[in-house]
Amino acid sequence: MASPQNIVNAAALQKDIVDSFSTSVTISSSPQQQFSYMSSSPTNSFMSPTGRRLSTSCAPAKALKPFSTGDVKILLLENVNETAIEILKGQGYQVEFHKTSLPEDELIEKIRDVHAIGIRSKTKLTPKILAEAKNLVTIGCFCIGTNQVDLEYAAEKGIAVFNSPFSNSRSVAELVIAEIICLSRQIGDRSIELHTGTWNKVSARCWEIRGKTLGIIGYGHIGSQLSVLAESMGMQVIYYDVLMIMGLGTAKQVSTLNELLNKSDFVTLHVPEIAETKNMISTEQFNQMKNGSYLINASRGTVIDIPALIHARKTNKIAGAAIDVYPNEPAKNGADLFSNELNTWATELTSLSNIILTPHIGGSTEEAQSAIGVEVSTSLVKYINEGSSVGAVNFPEVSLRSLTLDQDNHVRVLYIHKNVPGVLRTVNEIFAQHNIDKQFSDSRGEIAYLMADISDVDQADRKSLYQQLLQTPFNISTRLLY
Ligand SMILES: NC(=O)C1=CN([C@@H]2O[C@H](COP(=O)(O)OP(=O)(O)OC[C@H]3O[C@@H](n4cnc5c(N)ncnc54)[C@H](O)[C@@H]3O)[C@@H](O)[C@H]2O)C=CC1
Ligand SMILES: O=C(O)CCC(=O)C(=O)O
Repeated sequence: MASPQNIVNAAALQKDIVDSFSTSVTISSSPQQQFSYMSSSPTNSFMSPTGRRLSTSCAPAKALKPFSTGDVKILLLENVNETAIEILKGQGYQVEFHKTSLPEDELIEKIRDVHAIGIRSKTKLTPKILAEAKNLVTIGCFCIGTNQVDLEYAAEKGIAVFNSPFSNSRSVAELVIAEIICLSRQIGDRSIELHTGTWNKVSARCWEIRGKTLGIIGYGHIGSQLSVLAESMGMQVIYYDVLMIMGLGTAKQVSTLNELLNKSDFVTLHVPEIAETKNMISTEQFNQMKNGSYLINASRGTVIDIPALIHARKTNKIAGAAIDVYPNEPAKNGADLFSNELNTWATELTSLSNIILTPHIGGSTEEAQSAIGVEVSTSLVKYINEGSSVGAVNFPEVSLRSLTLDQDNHVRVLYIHKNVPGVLRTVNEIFAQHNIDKQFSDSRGEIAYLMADISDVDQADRKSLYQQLLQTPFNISTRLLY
């Protein structure tokens, strides 16, 4: 329990430790501060990724405030939803918000100073930029895709990256359903014509979608959600995935991409941007598609070869396409930004008929953005305040049940280290003079993360523990919470 004495002592310890604290997050001078969204409540028990029950205690959970929350700086870019701003400001953090992504030089300037950054799909966090982020503890991708962050480099620097794995999946699936109908009825073209005064009532080459075959490439969160919606509208669904996945409803997995392309009236892509998916649909694949079929891409811009798509449409191999994502996308909203300067083929693409182009809005609904804001900011707060890395995409997932208010003189150690032999022996020797209340460690590739709650630790011990851990040759980043 925080007493005035604790607070004074904490402030004294903070003064000693702050200079050498590798992450520059200062030790708390406000341990009594309450926090709302992320705190494990007394009744809150949850399972770890490995299925272990993490909390069974009925005692009130202790809010670990390792630092003065007012010192924590968060940079939010790309118009991240206001739910996130509320949660992060509710912690007392300093939040700087920008509606757009930032040019590289400005981003480098700002990232030097912050402990967490929140981005969407446009901000590229490259090694060059992350190398400057001396204080950065965590990154929040307020979206599904994490290809814009160098995940491995971030892990090597001890920076945990979180995303929102499915909060916008439904929104993307609904957009694709809309596009299937719009393409098969040429609605985009009819609308453009009427906007410019032309009445063009036609039925030639306009079709119902009932009974047509939808081929889904990538049957993950979005692909499988789409499958259910498409079947309910009378479509037959086949899918291709590198994994064997059980089909929902009567959807059937096919064993090759070519089989899917040969059989589908509509082909839609829902794969991540990885080396294997670059130009996954190019000239050879267009040749495999049925004459007069349609292509939809709401995954990532690099997944289809756009010049090959332009050729396929010009030659009427395909009857139309809907594209939501592009190899290069403007950093902000505005006129004349989708130009040949950005993508050399822009004018050619925009001049074609029955091509629906949308500005990366697959996940852009109020519902999705609000849910993503809550989910990702809560992950950031749990990581900053409690050390829990559950849900991290580049990092071992580690969590411990909460310390409780009656557990005085405890410290929570968060030790991110190189995954090499001898670490546990060294660390447990450092802990040896104290009681290890609980401990959990996991690794992922070359990075490992150890969380331990240690009891019987006074102020001087905390400082000594901290310094000894910092001096180990395996240390990547160490934080103490109490
Ligand atoms: N347009 C937009 O606004 C949005 C776009 N996205 C994009 O959609 C992508 C997919 O999202 P989710 O369905 O949530 O991902 P997911 O990870 O749940 O599913 C991806 C599926 O693709 C499969 N896959 C991977 N490589 C493959 C390959 N070479 N061939 C065939 N299948 C392969 C995986 O096994 C997995 O089943 C995201 O990575 C993101 O880039 C996501 C949300 C919004
Ligand atoms: O809405 C966004 O900013 C990005 C959506 C997206 O592509 C994703 O979630 O991966």
